[in-house]
Amino acid sequence: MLVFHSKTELRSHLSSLKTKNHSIGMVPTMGALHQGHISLVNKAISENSHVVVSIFVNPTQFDNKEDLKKYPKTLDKDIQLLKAVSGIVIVFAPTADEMYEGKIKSKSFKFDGLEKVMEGEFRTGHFNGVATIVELLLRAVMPNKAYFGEKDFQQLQIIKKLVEIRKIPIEIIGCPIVRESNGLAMSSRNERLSKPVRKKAGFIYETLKSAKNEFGTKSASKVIEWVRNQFEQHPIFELEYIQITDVDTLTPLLRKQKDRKYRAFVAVYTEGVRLIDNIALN
Ligand SMILES: Nc1ncnc2c1ncn2[C@@H]1O[C@H](COP(=O)(O)OP(=O)(O)OP(=O)(O)O)[C@@H](O)[C@H]1O
Ligand SMILES: CC(C)(CO)[C@@H](O)C(=O)[O-]
Ligand code: BAL
Repeated sequence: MLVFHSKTELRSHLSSLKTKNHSIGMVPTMGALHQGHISLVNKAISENSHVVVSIFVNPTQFDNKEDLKKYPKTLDKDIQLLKAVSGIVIVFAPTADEMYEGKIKSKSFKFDGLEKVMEGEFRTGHFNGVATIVELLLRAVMPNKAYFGEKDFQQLQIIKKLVEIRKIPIEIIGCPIVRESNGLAMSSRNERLSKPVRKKAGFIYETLKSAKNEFGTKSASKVIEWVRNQFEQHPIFELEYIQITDVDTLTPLLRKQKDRKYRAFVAVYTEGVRLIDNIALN
């Protein structure tokens, strides 16, 4: 499997593929790969002849230095996992200097308010960092399609907006959330949980599923109250936010409308680890 650390070398390899009319899929990641990432890679393989998986822990999207320091880095293991996938996978694992060319700093973006709520509100500067690196990664590879998980649903909506406002001709594909057997959304940060808490963390998805049931008959504010109450009864899981929003605008739902789609989002702290999850409500 080819592993590139340099943009120039990667670009030159890809340009020879592109002249032969091969289609390129891209899966941007921060590494510590798990089956959630592999589901994106498999989807990309099913739709393209070659797939570039980028592995880069982007410093500018972390507002919490401790979180960045503790972020798992397992490049050799990641490469082994990707070797087991059937399809042509190319790894791009640059350094921060290679990506940012010296100035490790985010640009400032506006995404019609999508960037202000939930993750944007609780992780200052996070989406400026994400948008900055995603634009650099997409422009380095210029794939036909790029694949992102719905676990980071707000990020997915922002990246769709990013390619629209920056006029980057790449199709952005959203992929469903892959879960552990107890329902916990797979995440690289799950590795930092103790075994017993990881087992109990199925509670987060169970609560979201019940919230979906409650949503059939209750108003958004009643469902939010109900979810808060569930978390109060399970104090090892500290709820940072619960929000019910329209899926397109990510604005809080005030009154249900028949033709609109809604989703519930949570961020939860447990054992000092921050987890996010979401569910379609209708
Ligand atoms: N459980 C999952 N199901 C589907 N997609 C996922 C899942 N976990 C991660 N992804 C997607 O994989 C891509 C890379 O994510 P990333 O490398 O940040 O992994 P992660 O597991 O989300 O890590 P963390 O949330 O701990 O930062 C993103 O598009 C993300 O949405
Ligand atoms: C999209 C991304 C790779 C940008 O660093 C990251 O936010 C992620 O892994 O979701
Ligand atoms: N998967 C989202 C990346 C982050 O938490 O920074």
